[in-house]
Amino acid sequence: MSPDRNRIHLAVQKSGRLSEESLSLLKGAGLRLSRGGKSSLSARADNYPLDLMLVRDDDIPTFVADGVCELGIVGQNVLEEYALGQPDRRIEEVARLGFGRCSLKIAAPDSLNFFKLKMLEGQRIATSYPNILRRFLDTQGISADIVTMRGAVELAPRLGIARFICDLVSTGATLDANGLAPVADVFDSEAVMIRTLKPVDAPHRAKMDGLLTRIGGVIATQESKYIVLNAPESALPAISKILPGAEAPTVVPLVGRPGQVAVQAVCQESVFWETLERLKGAGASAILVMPIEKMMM
Ligand SMILES: Nc1ncnc2c1ncn2[C@@H]1O[C@H](COP(=O)(O)OP(=O)(O)OP(=O)(O)O)[C@@H](O)[C@H]1O
Ligand SMILES: O=P(O)(O)OC[C@H]1O[C@H](OP(=O)(O)OP(=O)(O)O)[C@H](O)[C@@H]1O
Ligand SMILES: [Mg+2]
Repeated sequence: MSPDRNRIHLAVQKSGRLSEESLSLLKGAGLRLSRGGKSSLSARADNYPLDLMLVRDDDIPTFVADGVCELGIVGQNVLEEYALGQPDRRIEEVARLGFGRCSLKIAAPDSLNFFKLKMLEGQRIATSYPNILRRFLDTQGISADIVTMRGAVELAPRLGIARFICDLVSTGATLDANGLAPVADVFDSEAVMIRTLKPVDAPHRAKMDGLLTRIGGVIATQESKYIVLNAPESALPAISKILPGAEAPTVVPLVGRPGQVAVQAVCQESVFWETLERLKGAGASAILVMPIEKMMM
């Protein structure tokens, strides 16, 4: 079946670390998605001209570069690995999505007393990210043999394939379970929205922009909070400085309480308990922090 050119196409990971959060981001953007069945390789939004292609994450940059899918959700690690192997990159990163956070690290056996990077010289390192690792080693002036594996990289030292590995780490539990310890940070990653740089006609462009605006709104609301508080008018300069990421708060006089105002602001950064304590210290009272359901800037 050839793709419907009246609809836009978004490539997402079929099953894996990014799948669930990619779908919940799209649901948060108001899309109603229906999938043919668990084994189906596509899904359709019935309230937006969007089809999802459910694929392996490694294939997503190629699909987007070729314009088969106009958009894709993928880890920066996969995007960077692809881009380093393709000087003629036809993909643009358009938004960081705030999930799938992990870091590509070199790890050594626990039993080894590893104390300097030069110990990698002339060694074998197993990884699924040969291009990123090669660049890192080059910038460190280290020459080592890279052994490319498609998965289960943590097993390489035990199997005698390589002494060191370079793989994704988040909690470190997988390294631990395999008797390995991180020794160098190579690349930090999170999931990103990517867009094709192939020419797209105006109606398609409008559909893509509409979806990206909604997704931008979802990401902004995840961090943003609406704050309401009372304060003496004289405390406003100090309070404005403490409110995280708030532009131009609304200030309203309090009836029957001269010199007192109510302040309302959208804070576009995380609001921690420490923030509330500092606001209180600056003279604020009756501080309310509320989630924002939808936002369009
Ligand atoms: N432990 C982790 N914590 C958070 N994000 C991770 C973690 N491991 C990987 N990721 C991110 O999620 C992406 C997908 O990881 P996953 O392990 O599901 O990939 P995969 O096994 O290559 O799947 P596929 O079958 O699609 O090729 C990675 O490329 C990375 O960006
Ligand atoms: O530091 P941790 O929290 O232990 O996470 C790291 C592990 O997560 C990823 O694999 P995943 O579990 O997605 O499985 P996979 O190897 O089958 O892709 C990655 O390849 C590591 O093996
Ligand atoms: Mg993969």
